[in-house]
Amino acid sequence: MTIALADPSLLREQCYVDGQWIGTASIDVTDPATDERLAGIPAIDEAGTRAAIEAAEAALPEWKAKTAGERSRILRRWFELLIAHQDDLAMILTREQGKALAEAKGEIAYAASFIEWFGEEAKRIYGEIIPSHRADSRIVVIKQPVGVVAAITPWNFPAAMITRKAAPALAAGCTMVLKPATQTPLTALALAVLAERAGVPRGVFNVVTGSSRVIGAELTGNPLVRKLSFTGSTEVGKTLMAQCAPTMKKLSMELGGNAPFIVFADADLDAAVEGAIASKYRNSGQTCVCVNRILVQRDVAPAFAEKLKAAVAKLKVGPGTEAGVTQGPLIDEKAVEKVEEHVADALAKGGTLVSGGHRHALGHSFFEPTIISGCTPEMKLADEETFGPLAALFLFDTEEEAVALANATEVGLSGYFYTRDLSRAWRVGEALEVGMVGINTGLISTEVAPFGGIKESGMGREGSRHGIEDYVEIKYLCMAGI
Ligand SMILES: NC(=O)c1ccc[n+]([C@@H]2O[C@H](COP(=O)([O-])OP(=O)(O)OC[C@H]3O[C@@H](n4cnc5c(N)ncnc54)[C@H](O)[C@@H]3O)[C@@H](O)[C@H]2O)c1
Ligand SMILES: O=C[C@H](O)CS(=O)(=O)O
Repeated sequence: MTIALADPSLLREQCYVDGQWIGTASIDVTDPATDERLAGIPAIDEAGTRAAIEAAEAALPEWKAKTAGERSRILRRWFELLIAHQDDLAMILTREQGKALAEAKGEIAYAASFIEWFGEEAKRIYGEIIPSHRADSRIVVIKQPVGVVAAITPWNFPAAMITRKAAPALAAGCTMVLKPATQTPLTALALAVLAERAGVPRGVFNVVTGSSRVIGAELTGNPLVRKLSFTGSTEVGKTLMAQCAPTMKKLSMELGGNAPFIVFADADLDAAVEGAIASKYRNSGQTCVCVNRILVQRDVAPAFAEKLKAAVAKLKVGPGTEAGVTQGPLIDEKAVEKVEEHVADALAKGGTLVSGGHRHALGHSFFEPTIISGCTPEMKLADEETFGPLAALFLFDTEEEAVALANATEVGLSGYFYTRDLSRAWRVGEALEVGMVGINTGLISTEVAPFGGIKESGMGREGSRHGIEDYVEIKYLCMAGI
């Protein structure tokens, strides 16, 4: 094992199924900053995935029969264990995903917050009594757990994307089979270690690793699975949605984004630059809600670009474990090639390189924090999620033009804008075709608010009091003859 931990038992190289650690490592997990092999994970097959689903099904009756208080107390213990092991979990996360250690520690706290939140929400899954349509009847509405939930999660937030699903699912009385991203399974397995220690019963939370297609086919095709909760690209989301149709599974889809960031002439430019940096370069730009297009009103564009360039120059690129580093490596070579493709395309179509633009001298999958001005809707970066440290500057003249530019995309996850005009804040906030809007801020993610998108950014909400609704079914009881 090549990751130094205070509690080495958190580093697992096996799947967690029905309370047992199973399988033999056959797939390498590597550090994107060094390409060093960190550990190995099993490649579970169709039969192994089916066994995990059947274990979740077998565990369901006892788990959903627990009181809300009993489930709440187990989730609280899981939360407390994540906090107690925050440093080790962050180290595992940084080594397998690459993000700066400070960001990883923040992600562990963010991941833990969903467990704390839904441990509390477990006790507030209320039904209702509706005034009846008949004198001799009574109408009661109750909410019951959906059942066995399959979860498939991405590599960019290896802890939070998991607990944002597992916490509401378990709180509602569901059981889960999780397939984490192949690039970042070690964090998921460490979360399973702590779930076991918290008293989550065998079969309630299962983690399987291996071929996405093999595991995905079983998770989406097996009728015992009543819901799929997916976070990842829109492309894969569409595939999985189609695979779930034959068994009519309930779906939660947290998909791709292409966030606009609008800077109006009346904005506080220093605050706007701070917000742009926080949103654009978090996790080296590998975040679903990060800025993808920066739209600046013409009068303030030169000043904004200069301020942004100065702020970008202060970013420090390096291995996430190195003190002071703010920009870790991208996840892999394919991610670097995507950024290179967007840079080359933008420059070929008239863009101007303001900062960066090249692979970093550190090699591996490091890339220079980049700014390109003079961007236009004809460029690939206008239509596609770059998912890297590339800030694309566009010009606009009127509010109407800015909103039209912002909404010219099939996705609609998040959007941001800076203005001091209260009326404009309402107009633009209501006009943006997204699920989440940051007004005078570049950071919007919190467990207390509903996270999710519209259009091709998916369906459902995670976090907030809304997040648990995706894991319950509503049942109407009509009691007659009274
Ligand atoms: N909306 C959100 O909350 C949110 C959060 C994080 C990331 N994302 C999006 O995720 C993408 C980046 O993550 P990614 O590269 O891991 O996405 P991805 O879609 O390539 O993979 C996501 C997960 O799906 C699995 N997968 C891939 N193909 C599959 C298949 N055919 N069958 C079953 N599983 C399959 C992967 O192994 C991984 O676990 C970006 O588009 C980003 O915007 C969205
Ligand atoms: O990548 C998108 C995740 O949802 C990250 S966060 O929730 O914005 O931290």
